[in-house]
Amino acid sequence: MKRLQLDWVWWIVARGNPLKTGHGDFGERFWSAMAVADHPRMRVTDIESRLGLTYTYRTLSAITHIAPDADFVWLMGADNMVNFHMWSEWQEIARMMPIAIVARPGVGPGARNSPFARRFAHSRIPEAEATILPGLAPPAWVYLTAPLDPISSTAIRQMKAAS
Ligand SMILES: Nc1ncnc2c1ncn2[C@@H]1O[C@H](COP(=O)(O)OP(=O)(O)OP(=O)(O)O)[C@@H](O)[C@H]1O
Ligand SMILES: O=C(O)c1ccc[n+]([C@@H]2O[C@H](COP(=O)([O-])O)[C@@H](O)[C@H]2O)c1
Repeated sequence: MKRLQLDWVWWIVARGNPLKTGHGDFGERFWSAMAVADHPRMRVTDIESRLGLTYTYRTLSAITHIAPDADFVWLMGADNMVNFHMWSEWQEIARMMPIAIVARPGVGPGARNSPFARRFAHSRIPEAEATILPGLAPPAWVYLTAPLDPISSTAIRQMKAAS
């Protein structure tokens, strides 16, 4: 929110990642996200569950239809940059709204050489200019380095199961 000077952050709780199995209970994940996103300018949304959506392209199409004047940015961790080209209509997503990618442990050269990074190399902006990203016409993206956080959803679920 600070690095991109965003007014709001919406957390879209995934109905189920199309590339993964074993998503766990949606309601449990939703309330867990609510507990973490405890901030006056963060909203946790169950839009995928309510509209029966799974593919991000469809979800973002619905959201931009609901709020056509908003300058949306898609936020995701760098692990998703590596396999972004396996997502449904990934190039259309990149052409729908700017993308900000947050560094994640264990994701290095694979991300820089990913089909997404190569296909949209000309649309990348320097990290120092991140605040202009929301106002740019897509495709546009930035890679944000940040203190690396080793936690993952899988690790959290394992900790909960063990306690
Ligand atoms: N530690 C982290 N650092 C940066 N981004 C993260 C981190 N954990 C999750 N994300 C990002 O948050 C989004 C939602 O991730 P999700 O809730 O599926 O957790 P996950 O840790 O990626 O899952 P898994 O345990 O299956 O790897 C994704 O875009 C992911 O890249
Ligand atoms: O649309 C797709 O094809 C697609 C493929 C893989 C992942 N996604 C979405 O990307 C988001 C992050 O995925 P994950 O596994 O890191 O939770 C989540 O909203 C997923 O539904 C979307």
